[in-house]
Amino acid sequence: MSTLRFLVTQQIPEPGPSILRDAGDVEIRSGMSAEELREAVTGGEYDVALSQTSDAFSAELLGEARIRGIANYGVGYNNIDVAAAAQHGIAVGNTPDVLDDATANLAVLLLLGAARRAHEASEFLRAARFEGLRPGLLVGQDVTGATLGIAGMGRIGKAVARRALGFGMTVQFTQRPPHDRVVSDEELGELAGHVTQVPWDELVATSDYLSLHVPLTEQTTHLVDADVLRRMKSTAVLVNTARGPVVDEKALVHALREGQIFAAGLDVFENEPAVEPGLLELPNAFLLPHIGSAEAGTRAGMARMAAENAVAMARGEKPPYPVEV
Ligand SMILES: NC(=O)C1=CN([C@@H]2O[C@H](COP(=O)(O)OP(=O)(O)OC[C@H]3O[C@@H](n4cnc5c(N)ncnc54)[C@H](O)[C@@H]3O)[C@@H](O)[C@H]2O)C=CC1
Ligand SMILES: O=CC(=O)O
Repeated sequence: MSTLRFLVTQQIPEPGPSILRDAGDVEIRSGMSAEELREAVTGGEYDVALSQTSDAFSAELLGEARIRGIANYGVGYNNIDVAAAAQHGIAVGNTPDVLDDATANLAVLLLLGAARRAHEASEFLRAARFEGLRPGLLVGQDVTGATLGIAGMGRIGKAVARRALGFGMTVQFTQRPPHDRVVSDEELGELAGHVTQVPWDELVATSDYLSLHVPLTEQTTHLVDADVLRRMKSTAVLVNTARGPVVDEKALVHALREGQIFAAGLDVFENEPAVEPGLLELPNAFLLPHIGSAEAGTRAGMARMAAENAVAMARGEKPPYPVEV
């Protein structure tokens, strides 16, 4: 049997590299341009690409690609045209479940931080402006007793809901905005009876906090646009750990600047790594550089899953964590 060959598009933590090296030859080529990625996957040198969620695999590229599989290091796979991959016999795998807690924890961090103005307070202190406790200093908003709206009650959405209930929040959700379908108690599991499903319009208008956990698809692109932002409470906080294009970033800048909503906590951006310049100037935008799953144990788990996917696909087997079309 010929040696299996793996292309890895960014250095990943152990046990990923060891699993791949035990199975074949590994080339780690961090920082490739789109053109270099194209050359690499069309050149016939590799069996499988272990990719990042920032590596774009368009239908055009997949039509030319000479690889058996793509093992995405992440759960979101909007960077891959999965229908085209299936059409060309290229398997796709991802890393679900293992990153739910880390990402949900980050969503809560953004929610609390934006509500309590943690980033502003930290900058204030570092700028040596702290002159003692003042009743009116950096007053924020409470979460206890407030209503959290969750868009996308999947794995991470549910993990956020469990945490929010612990903070004494009322939790409501919309499953497939804007096309609602009723979610059964069985699907909700331990959350059944503790969370309420509402239509998208109601979620937008009545939530004090709106947290996004939908995948990026055609239907969810600009799900939160100027119209939605206008219909949110002026005291509302928007949290996005899903994907940047789910929010119209220009409209968000306008809404934050005009006080249409109170604040936003964002881990993802429309044109990463670029950030809409207006956002950087706004004190009511709490911004993080896409670190939802950036926790050591989580990243090691993702590395193991992605590597196991890659090895199986290189051998022509079904990956253990497949993306089903
Ligand atoms: N900031 C970060 O570092 C991270 C971001 N993510 C993002 O979070 C997203 C959610 O992850 P999971 O909870 O694991 O996904 P999931 O598939 O378990 O949940 C997504 C939910 O959104 C619902 N949904 C809403 N609108 C939909 C539509 N138009 N089409 C299809 N489904 C729709 C689905 O029914 C599902 O319940 C990922 O796709 C990814 O983009 C995930 C991990 C880390
Ligand atoms: O954005 C990260 C992911 O796992 O998806």
